[in-house]
Amino acid sequence: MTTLEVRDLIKEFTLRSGLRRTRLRAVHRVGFTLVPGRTVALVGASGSGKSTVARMIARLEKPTSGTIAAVGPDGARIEDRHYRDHVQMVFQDPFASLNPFHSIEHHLARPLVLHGRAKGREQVHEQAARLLERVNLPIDLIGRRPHELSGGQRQRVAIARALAPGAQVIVADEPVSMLDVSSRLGVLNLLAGLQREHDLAVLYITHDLATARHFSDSVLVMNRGRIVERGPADDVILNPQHPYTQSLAAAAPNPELRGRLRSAEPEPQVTSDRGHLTYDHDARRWIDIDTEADADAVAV
Ligand SMILES: Nc1ncnc2c1ncn2[C@@H]1O[C@H](COP(=O)(O)OP(=O)(O)OP(=O)(O)O)[C@@H](O)[C@H]1O
Repeated sequence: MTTLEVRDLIKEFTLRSGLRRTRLRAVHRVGFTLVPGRTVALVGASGSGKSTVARMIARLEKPTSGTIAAVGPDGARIEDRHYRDHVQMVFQDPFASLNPFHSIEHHLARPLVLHGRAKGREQVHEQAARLLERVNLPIDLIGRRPHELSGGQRQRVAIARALAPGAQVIVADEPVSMLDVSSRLGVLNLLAGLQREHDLAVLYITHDLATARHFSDSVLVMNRGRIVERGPADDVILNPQHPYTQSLAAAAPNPELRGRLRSAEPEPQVTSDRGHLTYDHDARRWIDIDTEADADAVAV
């Protein structure tokens, strides 16, 4: 299984205003490791540098200095040309990340072929169908185009596409912030289920402390480009030590979380801000209290 090692990452942007040039340090000496079977949440307010870290991991931006390395089980660094076989992204906007002119099958076939996971029409079709199954989408969506799908369904296709190369490290940058409230928990539960099933290493980037706590093992808190606090999710979010984390928690829109912060006593189950859902910590899933159905079934 693959591990992702991020060391001493710095990113500076040059800002030009007329003849003046200034340097903005968006990321300052950030380091962490993603390991199989664990989800790390990267939280922080808008502008703290989270997406810049994600974009560097996705190789869409070059670090000013520092390293990002995918490391195989033998401890050897994975070669650059194979990096994307191992590390994949799920972006915030499922509308922008899928091409409106291509079918769902095309979106899945491309990475399958490019990364050598399937050959020939039949095998590609079969694997694409299997990917749809893995993200709980009906197979008959395979010939549809993105505009025929809901936002939640599109994000599931984006997750299937990230899994297509056989990636073991998934970076999800605000994967549900653009979705209807009703689809969010379903998509987060799907990611959590896939993470467990395939022992994935996941970086979950969000400004939402409640879901960071529920869907992650540990949390990194970022402010002005720096990691200011890190630790197990419950410790960091229920008992924040750094004033910045305390201010983020105090501003959390979820009254349950704010109440919990005051009492700082974790309970095995908590009611989410949607009222009728509850989080089962042992199963690591949201459940509808009235029907006891998995939130995946009620919130797709
Ligand atoms: N290409 C760029 N050129 C110049 N400045 C940039 C660029 N990309 C990001 N920045 C700046 O870097 C800082 C960090 O931005 P970043 O998007 O990483 O923050 P963020 O925490 O992801 O915020 P959000 O949650 O709003 O996406 C911000 O001040 C932003 O304006």
